[in-house]
Amino acid sequence: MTLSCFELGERMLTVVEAREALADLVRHALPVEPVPLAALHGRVLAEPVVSAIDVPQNTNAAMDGIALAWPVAGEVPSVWPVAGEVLAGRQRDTPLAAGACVRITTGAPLPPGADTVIMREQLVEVGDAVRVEHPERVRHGQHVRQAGEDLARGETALAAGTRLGAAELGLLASLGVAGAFVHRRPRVAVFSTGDEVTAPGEALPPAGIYDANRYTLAGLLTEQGVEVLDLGILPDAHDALVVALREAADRADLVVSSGGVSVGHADFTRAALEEVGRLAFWRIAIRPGRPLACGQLGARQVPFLGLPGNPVAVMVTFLQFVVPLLDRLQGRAYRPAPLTAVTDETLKSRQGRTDFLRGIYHAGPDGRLHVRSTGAQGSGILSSMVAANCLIELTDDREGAVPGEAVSIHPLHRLS
Ligand SMILES: Nc1nc2c(c(=O)[nH]1)N[C@H]1C(S)=C(S)[C@@H](COP(=O)(O)OP(=O)(O)OC[C@H]3O[C@@H](n4cnc5c(N)ncnc54)[C@H](O)[C@@H]3O)O[C@H]1N2
Ligand code: MOO
Repeated sequence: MTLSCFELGERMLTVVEAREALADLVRHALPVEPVPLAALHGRVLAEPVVSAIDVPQNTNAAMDGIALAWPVAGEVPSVWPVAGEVLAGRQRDTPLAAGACVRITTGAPLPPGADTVIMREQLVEVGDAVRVEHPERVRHGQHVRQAGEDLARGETALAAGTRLGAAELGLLASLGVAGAFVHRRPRVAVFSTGDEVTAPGEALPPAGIYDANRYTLAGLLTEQGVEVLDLGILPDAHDALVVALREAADRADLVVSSGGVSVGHADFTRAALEEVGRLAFWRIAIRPGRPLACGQLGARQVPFLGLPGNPVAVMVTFLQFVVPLLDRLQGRAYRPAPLTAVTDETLKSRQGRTDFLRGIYHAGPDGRLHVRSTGAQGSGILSSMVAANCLIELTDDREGAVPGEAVSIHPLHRLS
């Protein structure tokens, strides 16, 4: 096996180098399965969806009113005899006689010959006819939705690799698609390590700390549409650890842990991981999140990522390194979508290292996005993460930023 992942040694890696090397851990996307429309939310398309119909199917009225063939030249009549009625769900095949109109409701197909719709509010009833109040305001072709204007038959509606959200589900349904081929949902095992780490609900020992990371990770994974296998807090007992890791390697597509990865960290976790798989310990030029372990576990060579223990480092390294692996497992490209904002304050970072600061961005009166940090940036301080709506990325080529300078921000997808 020529995994660059294991050959990078002790050198400090850039974020991009680390991400590229980690990609080797996932060789194949997960298998493809057919899933019914109602269960597709959050899933990733394994193949493109091509429209089998025109959407809309017919050229139809966008307003309740009358449909008629508007004379392109010559005298425009203001009174139009009503020759019939077309309701939504019905169709009139008889062509419209010149100078006549039909009553029509929104969504009903235009009869042959008709090309223009006038809304009811602009009409006055005169016996079996209607009078158009301001014929000079009518535009030829107005209030008509053309067949296929949303999607034409044979057109690719959604590309392979698309994650299906609310809009995509509506689009699939509008094509009459009752199900699609998607990648199996990734199954990700998570566990916490560390003697001090205590489960919420238990009494906190004098030197203890409550287990924040497993819940943060489960939340982040759920947001990514992943099935979470919670392995709990693994004990510092070699044999129990090996059993838990073997089980994870059997059942999961990816194993993610937190804690116990810093340089010289001599603990049971590392020994057990090395017994179950092949591991590399890295230092990455990123803050927070410098130490990281990676490798493969068990006979199935399940990718493993050991994130650092500090809670904010967990969130930042998840977004930088776990999300791209989840994308690969689901056959899609990693697509970070940073925005540009003007910093309102001095931001500190160091050249040669990518810094992620917790920030708050907002639209300024100048029409541009502005950002400031949420304050204390220690990598254990979760309250400044809770206050943040973005991460500010200061890449390794820059030394901080001064007020007025443009910086990259990554909006955080927060429930609100
Ligand atoms: N000599 C060095 N020491 C450290 C380095 C280094 O490069 N050289 N890096 C520092 C950085 S940066 C980080 S980040 C941490 C990462 O260390 P570990 O991954 O080994 O993590 P731990 O030591 O286990 O924990 C760090 C910190 O986080 C707390 N923690 C751990 N797990 C949880 C959890 N599930 N929920 C909440 N908090 C957790 C733990 O109590 C520690 O306070 O190493 C530095 N040291
Ligand atoms: O990389 Mo460690 O991230 O922050 O404290």
